[in-house]
Amino acid sequence: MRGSARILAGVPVADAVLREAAVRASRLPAPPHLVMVRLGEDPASVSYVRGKDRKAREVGLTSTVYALPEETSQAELLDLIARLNADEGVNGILVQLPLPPHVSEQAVLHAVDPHKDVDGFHPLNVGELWAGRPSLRPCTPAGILALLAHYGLPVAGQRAVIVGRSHIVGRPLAALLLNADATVTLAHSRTPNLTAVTREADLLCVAVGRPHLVTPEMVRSGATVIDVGINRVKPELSGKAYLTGDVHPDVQDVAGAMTPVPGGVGPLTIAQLLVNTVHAAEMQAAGTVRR
Ligand SMILES: Nc1nc2c(c(=O)[nH]1)N[C@@H](CN(C=O)c1ccc(C(=O)N[C@@H](CCC(=O)O)C(=O)O)cc1)CN2
Repeated sequence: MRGSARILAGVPVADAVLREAAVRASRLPAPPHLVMVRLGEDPASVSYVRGKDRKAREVGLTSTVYALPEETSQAELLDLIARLNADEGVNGILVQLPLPPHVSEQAVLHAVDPHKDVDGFHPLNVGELWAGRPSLRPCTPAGILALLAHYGLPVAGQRAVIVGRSHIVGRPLAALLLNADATVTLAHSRTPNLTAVTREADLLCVAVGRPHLVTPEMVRSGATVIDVGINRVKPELSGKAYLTGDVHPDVQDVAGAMTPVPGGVGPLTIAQLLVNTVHAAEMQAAGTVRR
């Protein structure tokens, strides 16, 4: 058997998070209603939205998916979002990313009512997050915090290094870890001597989208390693495509704990989305936000 790292499996954590979401949803006057919009037929997006829809129904939410043609114009999409914002029967809105190039991601994400923004991507929620105030939090970073808490891994006082500065993972994860009292470094493709930086980490989170970017010599012995990469690799000559992370499997020989790919952070992304939807519905039912 390879390595000595403790394997941080995501599925049991996601199941626990989903059970709690189901209990909270059942206490509301009506099942929270999540609406997801996707454009085009990108196979990964189709599969992620299908997974979110299935899990939403399993935990007792109402879920509606708008699967729109890739050619849908930005104006048509903004018009749909405006209608969903105004619909009191809709608690959460998610637009699956990436969007086709003719649609501005910024225009679309800014159009979602921040109180229904279950992805936590609206600038108001981003600002609240960086200010350390309560907000709807991006799903993958919030899922990582849930995973660390579940396994009793410390965050406060830890030296955390994040590799990757995306708006979906790296940046919001930096804010969440900072809010949880970690000392945070956000590294990226222009960081000189990346190895020297990653070796500083007690907690190393990698979200770049490059298979096996992080190798054993880049990791301090005993560090906790969170692999957010989901890379579909097709062997050149033959064989089936498979999923692999941004972290080389040999890192298990060095790390103290490590998430697998698949079955690590991914399932938490979906679970956290449903928690956010329940949370949005709770706030709306309590009248703490305008409808
Ligand atoms: N609007 C959003 N778009 C995207 C987000 C997001 O949070 N909001 N994140 C990613 C994709 N994503 C969710 O949408 C996502 C990624 C991975 C998984 C997951 O469960 N992965 C599994 C492997 C699944 C597979 O076989 O491909 C795992 O890691 O075990 C769920 C959701 C980009 N877009």
